[in-house]
Amino acid sequence: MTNPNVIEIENVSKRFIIRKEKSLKERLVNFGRSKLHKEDFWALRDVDLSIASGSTVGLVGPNGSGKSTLLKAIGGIIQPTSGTVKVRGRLAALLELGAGFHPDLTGRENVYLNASILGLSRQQTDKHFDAIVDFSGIEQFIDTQVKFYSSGMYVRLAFAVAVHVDPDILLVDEVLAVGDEPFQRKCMERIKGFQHEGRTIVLVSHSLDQVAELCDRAIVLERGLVTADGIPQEALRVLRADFEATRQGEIDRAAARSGVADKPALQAQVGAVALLDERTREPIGSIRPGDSIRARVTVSASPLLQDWMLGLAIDTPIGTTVYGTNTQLLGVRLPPLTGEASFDFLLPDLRLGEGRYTLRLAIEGTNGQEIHRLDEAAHIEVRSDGRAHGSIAVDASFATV
Ligand SMILES: Nc1ncnc2c1ncn2[C@@H]1O[C@H](COP(=O)(O)OP(=O)(O)OP(=O)(O)O)[C@@H](O)[C@H]1O
Repeated sequence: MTNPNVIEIENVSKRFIIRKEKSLKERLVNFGRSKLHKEDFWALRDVDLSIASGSTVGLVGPNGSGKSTLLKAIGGIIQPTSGTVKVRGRLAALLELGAGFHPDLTGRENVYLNASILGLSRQQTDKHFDAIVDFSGIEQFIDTQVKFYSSGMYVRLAFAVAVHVDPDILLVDEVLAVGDEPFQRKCMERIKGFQHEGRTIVLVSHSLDQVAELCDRAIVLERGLVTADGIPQEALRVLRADFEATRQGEIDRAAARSGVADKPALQAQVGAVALLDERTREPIGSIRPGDSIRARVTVSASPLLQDWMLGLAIDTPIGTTVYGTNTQLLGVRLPPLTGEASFDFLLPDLRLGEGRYTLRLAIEGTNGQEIHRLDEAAHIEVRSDGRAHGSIAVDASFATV
């Protein structure tokens, strides 16, 4: 049976009005009536989502893509321009820095104020007060006005309140990142505790590894639109590919500006990549940890490719590189190439853990400039005996001392 939805977002769009300085020409045409002109900006466009009770959802995307706006719409801090947001259950939110705190009140007074906004009576807050202060670790400053708090102290107290009000739904924006490392770890443990208790968590994060580790679903927002939604591995793959396209676009634009773009179109390409058994030279399906394989790479070049190297990387499904090398690092100087040729990377004793890995290949100049890259050149499926997990395979055993 699937869990009921506790958050329903239907067709939500959010428009902000941005005021921009007019150019001198515009001001002259308008007889200087106003220095500003207004422009509509859609921070969210037709977002349709349902979030099931007990799920942990990561909202990811580039800067300015609408993540915080969506979280604020769920938290009821902002109203959508069109569409509806329905939330069932008690909601605690850690949104922007200082939100929900009054700067002139002390930490103690803010705990009571904040908890009452989140639906706790004075007696209930009394009961949790010591635990809140204890969790925050800022006991020494609890009777200081919060306007004198550092951003980390703010977040410590706000998170402590949020997790002690018994919420069904917890919304967490990137603000946690301003806490120091031990506090962030403590927050993560608490969030994991919430997960086990079946509470619903929606978090905004730029740490894709954290989303992959913590969340059972990732939603990618780009320019206010949902561009991917699913299990983190797949959604994050879409996001990383887009980041890569943006990066490449920036490189191309920079090259165009500096005139380097006048070079001939793609001079060389990585073509087919085949994974072969080291001994039999037959194509392989899956391997076991410690097997030896050959990655046979076909490169074509026209007119002439010289001073070049070939690179290979093995990535996990979320794009973390577990191994990478290139011919230069291996001490091999590749000969000039015209036409097509194949090369083998020999990968003996490949001690990868169970899972599906992606092979990435690139042709680069010996000066490091990328000429062509194939991101999903091939996949390596590793099946282990199930005695461990993780990306490396270790022949571990156990002994009592
Ligand atoms: N109150 C506002 N008035 C005008 N524009 C706003 C307002 N709040 C947000 N925006 C704009 O909406 C867009 C989305 O902002 P939002 O904070 O949701 O992005 P984000 O994905 O959380 O970004 P980041 O990763 O940088 O935190 C941005 O272009 C931002 O400038």
